[in-house]
Amino acid sequence: LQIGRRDSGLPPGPPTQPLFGNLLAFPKGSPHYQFTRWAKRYGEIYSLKLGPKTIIVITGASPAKELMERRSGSTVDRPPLYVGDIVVGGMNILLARYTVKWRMLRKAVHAMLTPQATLQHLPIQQAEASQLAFDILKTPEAFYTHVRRYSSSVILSVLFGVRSPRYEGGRVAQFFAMQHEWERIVEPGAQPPIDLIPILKYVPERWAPWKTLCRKVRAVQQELYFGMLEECERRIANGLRNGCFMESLLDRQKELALDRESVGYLGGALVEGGSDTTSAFLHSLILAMISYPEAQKKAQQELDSVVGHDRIPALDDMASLPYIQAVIYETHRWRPVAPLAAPHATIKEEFYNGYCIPAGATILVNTWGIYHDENIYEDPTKFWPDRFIKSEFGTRDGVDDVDRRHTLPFGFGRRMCPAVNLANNSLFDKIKDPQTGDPIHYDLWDYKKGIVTGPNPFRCTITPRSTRHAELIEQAFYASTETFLPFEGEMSGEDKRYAAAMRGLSHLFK
Ligand code: HEM
Repeated sequence: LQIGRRDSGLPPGPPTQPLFGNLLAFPKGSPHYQFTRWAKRYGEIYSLKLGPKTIIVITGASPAKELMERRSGSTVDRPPLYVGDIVVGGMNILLARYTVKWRMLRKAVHAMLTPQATLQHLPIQQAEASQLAFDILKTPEAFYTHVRRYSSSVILSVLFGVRSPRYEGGRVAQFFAMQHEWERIVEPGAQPPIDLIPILKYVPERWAPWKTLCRKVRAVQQELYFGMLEECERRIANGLRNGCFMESLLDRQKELALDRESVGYLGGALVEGGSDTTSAFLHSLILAMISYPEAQKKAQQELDSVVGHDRIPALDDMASLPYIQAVIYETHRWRPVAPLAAPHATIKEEFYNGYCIPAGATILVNTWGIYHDENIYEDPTKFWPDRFIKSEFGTRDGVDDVDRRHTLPFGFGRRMCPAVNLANNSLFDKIKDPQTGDPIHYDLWDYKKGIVTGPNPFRCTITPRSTRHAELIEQAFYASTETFLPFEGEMSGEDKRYAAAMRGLSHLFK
């Protein structure tokens, strides 16, 4: 029996079983942990067989650079994903195969997320960061959902031009509930292997819970994304533009040859790409700050000495805040939000180090494993930003780090995250806030499963360091009202009342 067997020429890997290959040993959740254990045994490039299919797992910066960057033209594809197709019908830029359609979507995104274009969105990002600090000041116990509101509201404002001033009852809670189910649907190994055993497609829904899940997620996505698109179209028709991404996309729809469905799904995929990633990162950051109080103290000292106590830090301060920058790098290293990035696939046969990688193989880059290799990083499970002060990429003395880059957590080659600049601005905008958490010990491993991963809800106390800090936070929030207003016209009546009450203007909405 050939099926399931590792062909000669493939990189090594765990022993296979006839027909199944490594299918039965394939982890059902958080596969990056098992992939990292296998990497210790089989090296920085190894292979897995799932029936007739081949998966290549890369856990080293050098093979990642060579295969995913230098030979990106050959590794740019995505593997077929049946569950993804039935939810989004090939319309999602993240899951799209290497087609003319993907190239058009990617071109549209690039034009609007250049570093220059991203600067245009900075005021609303900063205003949203001021609400996050204000929310945490007023109801610190709800910090977890405040962070989610923040990350989603930034993305919804930037993309669709409508902000979300509250979490519960608004769009954000509905989005996150759907998004976590969606991320579970597409996580490698989480669903039955329908792409391997196509007959599973015909199992009746009562025995195939994944079908119900897919239907539910599709319905919520359509309601959310096309509802917001309609609002945007209405705003343009009424002459009330606010410079959001979807307005430019609608203006350029013909030139980019995108139909309305593609436009709605592109906006939706960007909301998906931007919300949970940013909030998962910030949750990990808070977890790190409360579990490693010495790092928190150093960050505060740096802010005090560079920014002082009379103003809120600005993005321009970043160049003078090397420790804060190291905290951001270390959070990405310690808890990469996409520990396996997103699966790539080969378009043609590639040879690497004497191995043959066939056309159509899936490639998973184990970012988690790369960042937790003790030969490269001293004490890798420890959150220790100083490693990025000691050496540019945080590696041990003497490690050759020519193949490393700071944007590694954002993926690879032509599929690399198109929103690196926008994301980094959002991350910095939150990190700068001068607040503090309790030094208590937490379960540092209670992370949710899915293609994007972040800590499950945890509790901590966050208090302002002085009344002066609290005043600055309040002032910054009230001063942001003007920036918020163009993004509030299309909000629901309840959202408008909520925003007015926050600003002490409830009487205007009687
Ligand atoms: C902490 C923040 C973020 C991280 C760590 C992150 C990480 C990633 C990673 C690892 C990938 C897969 C790359 C690959 O396949 O090699 C990706 C793709 C993508 N990201 Fe992000 N991302 C972040 C924020 C955002 C934001 C804010 C947006 C949108 C506004 C976004 C939109 C996308 C899109 C559309 C793709 C698919 C690209 C394609 O397949 O062509 N991401 N991101």
